[in-house]
Amino acid sequence: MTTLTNYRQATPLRVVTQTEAPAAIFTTEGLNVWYGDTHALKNIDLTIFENEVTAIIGPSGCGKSTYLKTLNRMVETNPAVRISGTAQFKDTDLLHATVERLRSEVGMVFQKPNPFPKSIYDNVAYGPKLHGIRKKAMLDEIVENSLKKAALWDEVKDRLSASAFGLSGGQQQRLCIARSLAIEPSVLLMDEPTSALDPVSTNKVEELIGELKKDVSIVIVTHNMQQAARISDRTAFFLHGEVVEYDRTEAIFQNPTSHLTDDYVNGRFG
Ligand SMILES: Nc1ncnc2c1ncn2[C@@H]1O[C@H](COP(=O)(O)OP(=O)(O)OP(=O)(O)O)[C@@H](O)[C@H]1O
Repeated sequence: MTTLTNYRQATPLRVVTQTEAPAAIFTTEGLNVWYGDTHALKNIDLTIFENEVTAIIGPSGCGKSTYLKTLNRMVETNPAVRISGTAQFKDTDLLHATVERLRSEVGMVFQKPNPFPKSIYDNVAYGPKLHGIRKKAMLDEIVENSLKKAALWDEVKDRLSASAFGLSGGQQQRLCIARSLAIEPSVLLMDEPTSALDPVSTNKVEELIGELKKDVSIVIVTHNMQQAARISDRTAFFLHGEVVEYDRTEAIFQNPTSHLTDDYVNGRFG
């Protein structure tokens, strides 16, 4: 039987060469995360590149969300969590940076849309206000631009003061994306952002991701293989807390090095 361990001994990870690689936005080296006795991430060496969409795929429990939550330091809000190794965000030591600075550059969108119990306008203005922007004209402009970038403006421009809870699930998710964009992040971390949405809303969010990557680097966790293949530039396949393979998305889906990747992307397990 081929296990992850003996596969890795036999086959080195494909390495992204310097010439083809754009600038790094996140670099993790020997990153380990434990929840108490559960070793959730094992020696993760991964470089995430700027202005690309990076998909994280793998079966349930393999550590995808933990990886994402480590990148924005949410994971350590759990007192049982222990972390070792290094993580860089641009040229900053991510694990020791101030959380406020990090969060002002790294937005997060969750699986279930989670608008605040406020108006559509106030949801988007929330972050900029927190960062000290008070002038109404400036906030108006940020709200409009963010909603336009999130492809929601036309649907809500006439009801900005209405409750965000009156929007459909797909609209609420685009509102949450607009809320993240309002702080002009350089990265958007998305944890299964379309898993609660219908196909039409999913399509809108996917198109949006393609548009956004001009300005923002995106890391997306997804269980949907077609989605990863459609929207990402690179894909990392996680299994049992390890990275089995990381490469350009076409290679992962059409010519994977590991038969474990091949089996997973072709639905033979997971
Ligand atoms: N708060 C927690 N306390 C204890 N163990 C946790 C906690 N969160 C995650 N784990 C464990 O860490 C491992 C990785 O979980 P994680 O949620 O990162 O996986 P995942 O790949 O995102 O899964 P899914 O696809 O089901 O969301 C699993 O074994 C999980 O049970």
